[in-house]
Amino acid sequence: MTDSCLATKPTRNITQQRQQIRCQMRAKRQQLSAEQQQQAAENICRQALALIAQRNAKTVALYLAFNGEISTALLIEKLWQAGKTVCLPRLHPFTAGHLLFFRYDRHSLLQPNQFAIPEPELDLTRLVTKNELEIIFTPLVAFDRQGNRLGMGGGFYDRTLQHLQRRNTITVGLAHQCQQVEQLPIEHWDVPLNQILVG
Ligand SMILES: Nc1nc2c(c(=O)[nH]1)N(C=O)[C@@H](CNc1ccc(C(=O)N[C@@H](CCC(=O)O)C(=O)O)cc1)CN2
Ligand SMILES: Nc1ncnc2c1ncn2[C@@H]1O[C@H](COP(=O)(O)OP(=O)(O)OP(=O)(O)O)[C@@H](O)[C@H]1O
Repeated sequence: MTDSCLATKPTRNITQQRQQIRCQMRAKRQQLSAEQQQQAAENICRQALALIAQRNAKTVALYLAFNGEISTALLIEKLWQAGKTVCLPRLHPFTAGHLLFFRYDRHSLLQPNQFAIPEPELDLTRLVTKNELEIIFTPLVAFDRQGNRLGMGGGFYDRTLQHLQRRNTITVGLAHQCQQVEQLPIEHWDVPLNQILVG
């Protein structure tokens, strides 16, 4: 924990509690060594490939890591080699707080978004609808054993997952072990993940 995450008052509301967990967990994962990050990425790659094979999934959404998130670079490379369709999120150009997913291959051009995360170009010929995604792998800041997920605070994945609850897409968080908490303070819009892979 960093001192800057310490609360000044003993009782805090849910929003403040969530903000404090975000702050602590972001600090924790950024302190992981290069070796720990590498090991986590390899562990996640192995588990994710097994899950994709088990589900016989062809089209999956991933993310490009930033801020100490588990790297997906190795996994993406393996999926390309296996002929899978890999998609990445892009912030919606008009509808604030929403994501669009685009096919991502070796030749795709990426451009940094407002958070400096590289994202695919707005090329509608490469747009993949949420219903076409068989597995959505999400980044997260913290998780608990019930599958609750806390993200960066933009509500982007909550809005994405909201419409998938009655569909076949499975939602899988990718996390470092140090991101687990006993129980997350949840809000009514939070959508629990189907599964969380821990690296
Ligand atoms: N790798 C990755 N890609 C992703 C996400 C993610 O969590 N990880 N997102 C998941 O939703 C979306 C981006 N959401 C984000 C939300 C907030 C911040 C962030 O850095 N917020 C700053 C404030 C920055 C500002 O306001 O300009 C902060 O909290 O300090 C970054 C990404 C889409 N792509
Ligand atoms: N399904 C939704 N519809 C409308 N607003 C939503 C929805 N989900 C979340 N929000 C809004 O988004 C904001 C951020 O939500 P939250 O703190 O849960 O984000 P997060 O899960 O940490 O971020 P992310 O999903 O981007 O990683 C909240 O103010 C919330 O009201």
